[in-house]
Amino acid sequence: MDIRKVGVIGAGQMGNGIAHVLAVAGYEVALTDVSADALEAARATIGRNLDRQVSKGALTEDDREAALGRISSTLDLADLGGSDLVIEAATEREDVKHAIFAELTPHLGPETILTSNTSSISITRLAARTDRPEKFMGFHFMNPVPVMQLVELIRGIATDEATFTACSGVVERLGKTASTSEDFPAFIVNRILIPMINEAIYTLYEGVGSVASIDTSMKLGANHPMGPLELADFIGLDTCLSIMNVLHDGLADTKYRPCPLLVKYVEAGWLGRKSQRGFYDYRGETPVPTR
Ligand SMILES: CC(=O)CC(=O)SCCNC(=O)CCNC(=O)[C@H](O)C(C)(C)COP(=O)(O)OP(=O)(O)OC[C@H]1O[C@@H](n2cnc3c(N)ncnc32)[C@H](O)[C@@H]1OP(=O)(O)O
Ligand SMILES: NC(=O)C1=CN([C@@H]2O[C@H](COP(=O)(O)OP(=O)(O)OC[C@H]3O[C@@H](n4cnc5c(N)ncnc54)[C@H](OP(=O)(O)O)[C@@H]3O)[C@@H](O)[C@H]2O)C=CC1
Repeated sequence: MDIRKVGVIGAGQMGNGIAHVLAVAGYEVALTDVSADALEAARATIGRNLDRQVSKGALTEDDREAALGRISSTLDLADLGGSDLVIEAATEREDVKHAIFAELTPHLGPETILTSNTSSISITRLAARTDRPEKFMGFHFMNPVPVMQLVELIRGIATDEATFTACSGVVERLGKTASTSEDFPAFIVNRILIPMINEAIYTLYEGVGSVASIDTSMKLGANHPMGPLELADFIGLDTCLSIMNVLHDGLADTKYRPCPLLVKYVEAGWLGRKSQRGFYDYRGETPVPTR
């Protein structure tokens, strides 16, 4: 299938990155969100990240303008009706995703491929509630999207080969590398990464180390580019908690129980960088540990 127009749902940190890389690769992108402010902020972020690429010589000023020109913004899901492919990147809540697909699918042509950027939720379960389980799959980008090389591709039980081939072709055109995961909770990257982050939060909760000592230990002792608590703030603590809950519910093993301290931060609304506070406070010039 020839994919030219792509709809992206959710203009948060993942949605704006996905729109960015698609537009640079020449796709026409319609970006949608429930909030006009989120759409405006996404456009500004995309502009800034394109500027970075221009200043590094990775893109020309003309490429930047052309990419921005390929991205339209809308508050109306119906405007995604002409898409060949839709990538849903809204909040990591299953009820939100089901509601989006229920509202969207009546506007789509029968051939449109529907995908989710979910970090953890069952692709088979999401697909089963749509009118096109065979044309549905997981299309999981990593954060920050313009920088990270990997895309996980996840087939649901009903996904057909044409859908998988079309999505693999998009990954290739983006210049990224696909890995294939079976449809089990949190797939591959997050099955390994998020329990490691949760363990770092337990290490903090039990007083084994401070925020600074845990992050320094993993950066300098294991050569991770970010410490696990810095990375948790970067991903979003709400998203980390949702993923742990999916692992805990889906695999029924106490080793996946979310750390109570993670729950407390989310209940406080301290969601990490996106809310200016998490394991670090980002409101000043430099991030300050909150414990
Ligand atoms: C939760 C899920 O479902 C799955 C996930 O995504 S889990 C999260 C996965 N992501 C990670 O683990 C990220 C770990 N962190 C890193 O790899 C690095 O810290 C980082 C790439 C984010 C930043 O790297 P850094 O060396 O500290 O910063 P910096 O030197 O400023 O940036 C490196 C490059 O990325 C670019 N960059 C950084 N952030 C960017 C962004 N948000 N958008 C676009 N470009 C960006 C920079 O311009 C720079 O480009 P060049 O190499 O061309 O110079
Ligand atoms: N953060 C990460 O590192 C990664 C996240 N993901 C996945 O990507 C998805 C998005 O995550 P992320 O970008 O971090 O989250 P964000 O919180 O940054 O963005 C989510 C966006 O979706 C919007 N939204 C909520 N409900 C709807 C709706 N019904 N229709 C359209 N938009 C809606 C939110 O609006 P509002 O704020 O107004 O609610 C917000 O702008 C999740 O499924 C997450 O698991 C995948 C890879 C990495």
